[in-house]
Amino acid sequence: MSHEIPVIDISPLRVGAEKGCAETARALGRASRETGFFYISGHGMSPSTLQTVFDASHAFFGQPTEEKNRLAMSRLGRNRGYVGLGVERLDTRSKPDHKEAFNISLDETDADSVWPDIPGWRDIMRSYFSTCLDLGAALHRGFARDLGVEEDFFVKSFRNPQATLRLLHYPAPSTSWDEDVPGAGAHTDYGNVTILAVDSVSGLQVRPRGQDWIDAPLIPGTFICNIGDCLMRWSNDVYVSTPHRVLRPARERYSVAFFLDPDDDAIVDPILSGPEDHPHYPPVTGRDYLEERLNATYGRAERKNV
Ligand SMILES: O=C(O)CCC(=O)C(=O)O
Ligand SMILES: [Fe+2]
Repeated sequence: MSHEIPVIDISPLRVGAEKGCAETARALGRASRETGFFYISGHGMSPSTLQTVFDASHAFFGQPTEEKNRLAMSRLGRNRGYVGLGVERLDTRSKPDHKEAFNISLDETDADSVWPDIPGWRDIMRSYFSTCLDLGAALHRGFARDLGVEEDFFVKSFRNPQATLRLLHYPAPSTSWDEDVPGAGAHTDYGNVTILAVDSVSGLQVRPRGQDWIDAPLIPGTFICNIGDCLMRWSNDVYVSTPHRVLRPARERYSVAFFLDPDDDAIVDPILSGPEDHPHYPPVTGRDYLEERLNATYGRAERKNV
């Protein structure tokens, strides 16, 4: 069913080729309105660079639990650090997720103590993080064009974005992993856009509006991207943030998700499509919006189910 989720070459948006940009923006807009998911090619990242990121992820998760817990999210503070197996429950109606994760946010003031003690690790992740920021900026130039605002409309709201790079590890299936325990329960993402890299094991499923779950198979050389709730709100529900999940995978699985959310003080005020349109939501700051969603995920309030 890969035809449900299109592959879009985003190179024109990265290099600013005028003619290609218009076409690419239209393709991005179509996918963002229909399924809210699309694959991107032409992203400029070499397979060997991506492999370095996965190798570093293997090195982190391969450490003893005690070492991983040294950097536990509960110690490092909100939304960064290690989250162990079964701690998170993305779908509150199902069992906790059978995955472990490590969240990274890029903060120049970070002390050494928030990074794993693995040679080269920090530089690999920082470099990948900044490549993802550039890709996110290119995607936003396309969204802006498609939504009928200036191409640089989003720039002022992404000067210091609340972005998170999240390494994920789903252990090998075993007899102790019951089938009704998800890898990642059904959920929607909170931010504007997510850029996902998956190693060699598929497993992501997507539920487009009014349809049943479909597989999002791996397409070598691409990233899987999806619209999050914040951009759905910002686009006044023109774009769709689509539920997705990871079931128990066939084999051990690694993925790396980059979540791009606007600046703390960005004003997320719905973009109207014309004089007749009316906003579905009041304006909210990026900080208030993300905080509300994270509080819900980590049990500080009830989160929205899908
Ligand atoms: O690991 C995956 O393929 C998806 C993970 C995901 O959807 C998430 O962390 O929000
Ligand atoms: Fe997700």
